[in-house]
Amino acid sequence: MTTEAVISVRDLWKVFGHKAEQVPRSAELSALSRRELMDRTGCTAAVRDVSFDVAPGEVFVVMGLSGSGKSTLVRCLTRLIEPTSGQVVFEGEDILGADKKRLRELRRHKFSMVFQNFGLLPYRQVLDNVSYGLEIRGAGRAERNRRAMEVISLVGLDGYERSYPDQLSGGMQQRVGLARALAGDPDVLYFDEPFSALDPLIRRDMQNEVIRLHREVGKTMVFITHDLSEALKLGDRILIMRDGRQVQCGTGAELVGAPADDYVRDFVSDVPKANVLTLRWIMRDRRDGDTLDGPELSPDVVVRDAVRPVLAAGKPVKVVENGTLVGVVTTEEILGVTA
Ligand SMILES: Nc1ncnc2c1ncn2[C@@H]1O[C@H](COP(=O)(O)OP(=O)(O)OP(=O)(O)O)[C@@H](O)[C@H]1O
Repeated sequence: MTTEAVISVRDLWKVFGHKAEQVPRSAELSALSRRELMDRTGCTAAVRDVSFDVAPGEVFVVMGLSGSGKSTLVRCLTRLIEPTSGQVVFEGEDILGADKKRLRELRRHKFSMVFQNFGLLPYRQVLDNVSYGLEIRGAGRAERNRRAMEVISLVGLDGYERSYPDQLSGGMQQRVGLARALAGDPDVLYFDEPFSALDPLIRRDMQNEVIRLHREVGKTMVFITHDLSEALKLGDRILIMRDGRQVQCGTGAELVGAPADDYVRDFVSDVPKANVLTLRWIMRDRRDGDTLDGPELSPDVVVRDAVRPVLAAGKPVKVVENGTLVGVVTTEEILGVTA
């Protein structure tokens, strides 16, 4: 996976404090809990030995409670924060070795960030906020206005290009933030809790907006949230962090179906399983006596969508992948998840 990953993170540490560099190097110090490390050295280990890959076009969510290290981790990926040790390989290039000039190029052309507080310039109209990055790159006015209008339209803000940020609602301001991030056609979009400050209904709209945009533009996205339902809704895969460490990285179904430990189990305990698990997770082996002349479904069908066909069949439903029978599902397995 490493060669084709867009982002490949290995053994990444970020320690704040005077003796920061010593911590990852010392087996003794790196094994301490955050609290113990703070007491012994005065250092905070915000990110501890994290490794993962992000695939092209993936929506990769980093989730954890406040203080778990999400923001620090994602800021290390663009070097807004300097990692203490480890590797961050972006499209095959170790960006921890990039000099200032290269870093500036990467930030202008390859990544964009969307922040919780929108980060808009208050004295610039929407059009000029969106085209700001293009202006810095040196694009001419006609070219940057053309591109800005294109992305303003993409995020549903047609007609607002001459408005100022304070004339717009929070949701609309965040759409401007999204348009600005898309304007430079980056390879990766980083979202740092972009919707946390929005009302629940607007927040839901914006989540749907991200899903729609992802479908339309297919960009790789790294999305931070502390909200599990947001993570499950948006993420192809989710990395769960706790006290700076990664606890589990997997699809929503993997987190719910096979939690790595009690912490994750507890975290996902309220998730409606039928909405997340697929038939792969609940199917059983075929048994002698199963009548297999009924309908068939793919193992990737979500249980919720299989309830009707399975109950209607009144006999075992075949679960078939690439022409091969991989299991069967009956009312019993369905009820085991939905009841
Ligand atoms: N500049 C800093 N100096 C010292 N400690 C820091 C610094 N930035 C973050 N920390 C500490 O690192 C830990 C992780 O913080 P971080 O902001 O990454 O967590 P988070 O999961 O993003 O939390 P939140 O959702 O509240 O932003 C926290 O204990 C925090 O206090």
